[in-house]
Order: sequence, then structure tokens, then C-alpha cells
Amino acid sequence: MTETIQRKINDSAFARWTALVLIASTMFFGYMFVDVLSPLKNLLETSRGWNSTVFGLYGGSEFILNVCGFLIVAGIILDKMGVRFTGLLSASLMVAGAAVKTYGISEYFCQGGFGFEFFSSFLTDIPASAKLACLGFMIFGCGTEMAGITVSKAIVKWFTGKEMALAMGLEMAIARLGVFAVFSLSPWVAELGSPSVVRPVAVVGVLLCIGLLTFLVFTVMDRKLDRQTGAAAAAGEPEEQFKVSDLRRLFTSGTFLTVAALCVLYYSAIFPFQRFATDMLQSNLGITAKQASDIFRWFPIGAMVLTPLLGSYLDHRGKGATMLLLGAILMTACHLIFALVPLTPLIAYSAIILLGISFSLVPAALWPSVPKLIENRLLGSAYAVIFWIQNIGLMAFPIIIGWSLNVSNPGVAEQIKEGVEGAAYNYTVPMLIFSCLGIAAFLLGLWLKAQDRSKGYGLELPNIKK
Ligand SMILES: NCCCC[C@H](N)C(=O)NCC(=O)O
Repeated sequence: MTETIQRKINDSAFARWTALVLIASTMFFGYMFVDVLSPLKNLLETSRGWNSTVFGLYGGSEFILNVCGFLIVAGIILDKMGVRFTGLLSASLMVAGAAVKTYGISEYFCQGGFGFEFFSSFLTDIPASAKLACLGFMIFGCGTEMAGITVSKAIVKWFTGKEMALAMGLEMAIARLGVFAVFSLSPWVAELGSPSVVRPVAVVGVLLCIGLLTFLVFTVMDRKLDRQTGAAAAAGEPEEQFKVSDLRRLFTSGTFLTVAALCVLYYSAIFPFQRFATDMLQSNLGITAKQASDIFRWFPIGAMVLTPLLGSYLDHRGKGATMLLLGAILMTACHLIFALVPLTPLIAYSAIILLGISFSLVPAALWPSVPKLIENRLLGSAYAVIFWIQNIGLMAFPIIIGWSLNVSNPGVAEQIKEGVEGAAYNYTVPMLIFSCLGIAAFLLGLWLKAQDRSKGYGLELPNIKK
């Protein structure tokens, strides 16, 4: 009997890296949209009346529907419907949410356009523009987080046994480039002509549609891969179906929950910080939003350059748990500098570089460690559960930070709104809160490393076996 081994599309390096570029482009534009308003906090305060508490609420709103259960549903949809359907659904949700948010902050809406009266009729402390922008951001957030777990699963599908951690690292690097792009572009586009918060949001909203199209192209390639692996399954490797009861397995795995807890602590001191970083630098250094954004934009670049290198190191050498620990230490150091050291541009750049290194160590090690703890058929749900737990922090911390900023700076919001010269926030309290998260992440990292040593999960081992 002759055995024919069919070469699959992902056995071609060109095809699998093309697939990666296509799905990473969706995330690139998604990450641009996430932070399009982050460098414009000051302009939102003066032109739309959003104080720090409102800005924090807006930052947290991205994750509200996910925390209310959407992400778990997203994981189940992903495991049941596969990466193509889920990816297209998530990219469409991003576009829809972006459209609502753009409308919410538009001149037309703010000057009494359709729905303005209704959105002005409740929670009257919060401007109607912020409420509608939050609604749009919630819908967008469902899409972007669903896309995040879909892309992780797609990479595992296309790269298992190959350069998986490198591919995950590169995907993240491309997403970080999106953050760099938006911190460079957003204040610049906002200042083209009369200052406007709507212009950058609308521009990046259009780019999101390109992200939807690139995912569409990926689905054509993925269908081909499925046809080929379907043949392999028929030849004797049937896939087990996902069951909702499997979620219990995830919620009762101590090590899996430790990774999830580390993830929420770490990322709560990264993404919420990213929302406030421009304003923090602007306040501490007494510079413009554009100048502050020009400093902060190098943070994702550090992460972008190092994440794939560290991903490759992890593939060949391992040391994942150690990388998590080191990342938590560097992040804590950066936040403590911003909290306690009188800032100069040089110190600010140095702290940002430290944070960039930290932000490559942790993601490069964290996400590829999940398949070591959880079997493949539960992977979509496993990423969804981790994201869900992480989203609780990402929702809560912008709100906590915005509130703490307001409370620790009585009267400053009013001065900024009135255009008082030299009015600026003192960021010591928010930065100390971020530092505490880093310390807690470090302690959990120690625990994880000890667990790995005693139970042998292989977190310190390379992904590619020689
Ligand atoms: N929407 C911005 C936050 C993305 C959070 C996402 N769940 C995540 O953790 N992505 C991985 C990363 O390192 O960016």
C-alpha cells in the first residue's frame, strides 16, 4: 500500500507568512482605532467638555460588553464556527462600532443632531457625546477583542510545529506599529485646519474597512487549508467537538488562572496607562500634546522590535516564565520613575524604553504559553477566558485612574476647561496605582515559576523540539 502525504498550504513559508500579514493588518488598523483619541485628552476637555473621569469612563467602555459576557460567547462562537466566520464577524463589529463613535463626537450630533436629546436626558454629568462615543467603543471593543482571540487561534492553526511564537510576536509587532502610527498621526491630523477630534477618528475609521478586506482575503486561504486538513482528518484524525461544560476545566485549572491573573495585572498597567500617557507627559513636562505624543510613540516601537526576537528566542531556547518576571520588574520600575522622579525629556525617554522592553518580554512569553497549559480544542475558549479576565482590569483601571486623577487634583479640570495658563494635572497618585499592579504581577510571576518547576508544565522549555 502506498501512503501519499499531502503538502498543505501552510507548509509553504510564503503562504503562511502571507496569511500572517493579512490577519495582522486587521489588528494593525484595529489597534490604531483603539488609541486614536488617547493623544487628544486635552482637546476633548476643551472642545467636548470631557473631564478626566469622563475620559476614564470612555477608556473603560471598550471592554464593558466583553466583561458582561460577550467575550465568553465570542470564545464559544470561535470554537464552534471557526476562525473565518468569527474573524469576519469581529472585523464587521469593529467597523460598526467605529461608525457610532465617529457620529457621537461629530459636530452634527453635538449640535443637537439625531439622538442628541435622548443621550442628553440621562446621566447628565456626562456629555451626550461621551455617552454615544462609549456605546460605539463598546461595540468596537467586542469586535477587537473577538478579533484578538481569533487571530491567536488562527496563528496556532497555521503555525503549530513551525515558528509559532515568532509568528505571534510578529503579529503583535505589527499591532504595536499601529499604536506608533496613531500616536504619530492622530495629533497631527487633529491639527490640520481648525483643531478637531472628529477628523482623526474618521480617517482611522476608514482604515478599519481596509482591515476588514484583508481578513476577507485571509478567509480564502484558510478555506483551502481546511479542505486539505479535512482530508487528513478523514484519514483517521477526527477533531473533538467543543462542549460548553469544558469551560469548567479552564476555571478549575490553578495554573491557567494564575496566568490569567498575571495577564490582568500586567496589562491593566499598560493599556490604561497608554490612554493617559500623553496627558501625563504633557502635564509633567509642560509640553504640547503633539510633543508628548512624539515621546510616547516610541514605547510601542521598542516592543515592536523586540517582541519577534524574543518570540524566536522562546521558540528555540525557552525561558518563558523568567521573561514574564523580568517584564513585570521593568514595568514597575518605569511607573515608579514617572511617579517619583522629577521628569526631564531624557528621563521620560529612558522610562519609555524600559516600558517598551517590558512590553515585549511579557506578551512574547505569555500568549505562546497558553497552548502548553491547555489542549488545542479548548484554545479558543482559553484565550477568550484570559481576555475576559484581562478585560475586567482594562475596563476598571481607566475608570479608577481617571477618577483618582480628578480627586487628587481638585479644581484642575475646571482650570483646563477655562484655558488657565499653566494648569496641569499631578500624576503621582495614578502612577503609584500602576506601580502597585506591577509589583503584584511580579509576585504572581514568582509563584508561576515555582509551579512550573514543581509540576513541569514546560513554560521554561523551547517550543520547537530539536
Ligand atoms: N484593545 C486594546 C487592548 C487589547 C487587549 C487584548 N486583549 C490583548 O491582550 N492583546 C494582546 C497584546 O499584547 O496586545
